[in-house]
Amino acid sequence: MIQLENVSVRYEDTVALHPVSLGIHEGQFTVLLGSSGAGKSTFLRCLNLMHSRISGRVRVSGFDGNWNRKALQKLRRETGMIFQQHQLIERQSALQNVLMGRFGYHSVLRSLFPLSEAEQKLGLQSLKRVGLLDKALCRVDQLSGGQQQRVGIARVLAQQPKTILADEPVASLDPATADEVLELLHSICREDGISAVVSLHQVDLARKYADRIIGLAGGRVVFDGVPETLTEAGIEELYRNRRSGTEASMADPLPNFSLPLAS
Ligand SMILES: Nc1ncnc2c1ncn2[C@@H]1O[C@H](COP(=O)(O)OP(=O)(O)OP(=O)(O)O)[C@@H](O)[C@H]1O
Repeated sequence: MIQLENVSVRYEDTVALHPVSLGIHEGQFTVLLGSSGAGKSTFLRCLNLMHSRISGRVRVSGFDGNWNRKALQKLRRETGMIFQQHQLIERQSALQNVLMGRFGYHSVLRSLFPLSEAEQKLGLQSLKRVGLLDKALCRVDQLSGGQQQRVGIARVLAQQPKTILADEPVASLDPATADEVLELLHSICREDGISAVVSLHQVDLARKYADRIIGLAGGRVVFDGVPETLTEAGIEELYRNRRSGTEASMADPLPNFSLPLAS
């Protein structure tokens, strides 16, 4: 269980996340839904304290709330992250990328040496679960976008996390591949009892896979419930802020930056 108590994030003149108090429940597949700039990435990064600008309190089961370096290291080891742009090392093989999921368990020095046989086996098993065992030795830049995201999932699996945080994991994929990748992530989390918090902007995918949807707009939680209770009016509210924001900014006068002219 991750409990946010009055958590907010502010940049100089932007409130990226207004104060929010809610709990993320174990074993659930929670989807953060909202348009671009709604605060989804900010919210996600609060859940494993990746933000330096958090106000409020974050409590996580198994931790006493004293977020010293050791506790943060343990939290990040137990929390796997998946990103939209995969964050893979392109010139390395799928297996080498997957084994990076183990680095949180070792010192930097130890990570320079080959990992144990048991860890290499875990890496191969992780690739097998995402259907890419036959690509284990391929460089990841020779894989398709969907395959690369599967490698990202396998890397997280090798980490043996309690929680997975996925930031727009299927935003760069075509609709059919996006559905396949999300289905894979969903079924793995179900089988292993992993809690997942996944940010998406596709309403249909959120409805299909979420146990719970948290809707964000303008840095505020404007919906929190099971997919069946997200109405058309609720969806309209989620995306209305973005439209009015765009219209307002188009009407604003352009700032004068006094940039030098190109020679
Ligand atoms: N480093 C930063 N400095 C200033 N403002 C920021 C910074 N990072 C994010 N913001 C602002 O905080 C708000 C929320 O951003 P965030 O990235 O969390 O949204 P998002 O819903 O994840 O968007 P997207 O789907 O486009 O990734 C936005 O207004 C954004 O401009």
